[in-house]
Amino acid sequence: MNWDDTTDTGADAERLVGAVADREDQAVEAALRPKDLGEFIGQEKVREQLDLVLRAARARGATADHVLLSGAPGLGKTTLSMIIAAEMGAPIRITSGPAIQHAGDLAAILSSLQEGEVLFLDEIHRMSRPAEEMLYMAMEDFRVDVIVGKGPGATAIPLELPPFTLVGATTRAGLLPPPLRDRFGFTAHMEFYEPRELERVVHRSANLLDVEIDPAGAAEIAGRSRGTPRIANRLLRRVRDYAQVKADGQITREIAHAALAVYEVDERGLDRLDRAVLEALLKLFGGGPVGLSTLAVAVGEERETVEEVAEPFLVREGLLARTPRGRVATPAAWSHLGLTPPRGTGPGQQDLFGA
Ligand SMILES: Nc1ncnc2c1ncn2[C@@H]1O[C@H](COP(=O)(O)OP(=O)(O)OP(=O)(O)O)[C@@H](O)[C@H]1O
Repeated sequence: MNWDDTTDTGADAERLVGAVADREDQAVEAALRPKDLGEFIGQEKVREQLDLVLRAARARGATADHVLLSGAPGLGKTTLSMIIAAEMGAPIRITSGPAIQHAGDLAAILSSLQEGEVLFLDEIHRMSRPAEEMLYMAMEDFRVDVIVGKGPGATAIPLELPPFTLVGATTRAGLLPPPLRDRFGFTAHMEFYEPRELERVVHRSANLLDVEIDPAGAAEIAGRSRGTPRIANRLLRRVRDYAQVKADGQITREIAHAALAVYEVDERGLDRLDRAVLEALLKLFGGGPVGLSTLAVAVGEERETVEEVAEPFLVREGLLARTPRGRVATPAAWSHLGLTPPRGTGPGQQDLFGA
């Protein structure tokens, strides 16, 4: 289990600091998406490599190689796929793994693609097996076999496809079947963003939304955005609301600080749920080790919510460790909540405290 398991969890989508897009995000994100590689902030290596791949394809007058983008939700995979299409001067078709349950669904999409079109397949790891097998052939030979009829009388009719570029997106590249992974000419892993990069994201979005923000205000929002542009943009919108209602609309450090205190997002981007888990672990169980089920009961949440929604970020931040004996708070967790660890740490904590 790691950070990317938040993808399928409904509870995450309801949080202000959840990385999965909610309805409001979907409505406003189109306006905030960078349109070309030059506008795309951060991910230097991915940008540089992709730039080469696309330039070379353009110079050859060829369709770009298939591209696999992996990384957590909200890091810009959809945005990059649109940029790939724009840079190639090609149209884009957007669909997702869960929307393609039958091979026939995929055949219908593939057979209607134009030459050079970009097909963006989000959550490619969630496609059905028969569709996946059809995709292998389509990616490699630009051909699919459409099965007509059933049982012994079924026949395969080959269908030629125009060359196209598949851009697959996944939160779990490691779990893709190797035959699928191997058919991508270029694979890019997207990392979480540095606070400095997120500051640029916040400034850029504030500009597009016509919101005045000073550098300290942008830094305050960036630092709480959990390395994720989508969260940075969402926090910016909430802080903007606060600035409009409680002040003159301009975002400063004080305004951002006060607004995010109202929304219970702390300096490190932890929300109420994250802090409840840490507090229970520290105050009720002396920092652990404690079993997941016990911890979940203590915070009044489902086991899955604690494990899949709260823990991945706490682990990534180095505040909580999952050990064979149970969950353990790190020294950083004690200092983050302003508490002092008890003398003589528990057996599961010895490594973490260097005891
Ligand atoms: N590098 C970036 N520079 C500026 N803005 C960005 C960048 N990456 C993402 N964003 C912004 O973050 C928002 C979310 O990005 P996007 O939808 O591309 O993420 P995603 O990885 O496809 O998420 P999901 O996996 O949930 O589909 C977009 O509105 C976009 O404006």
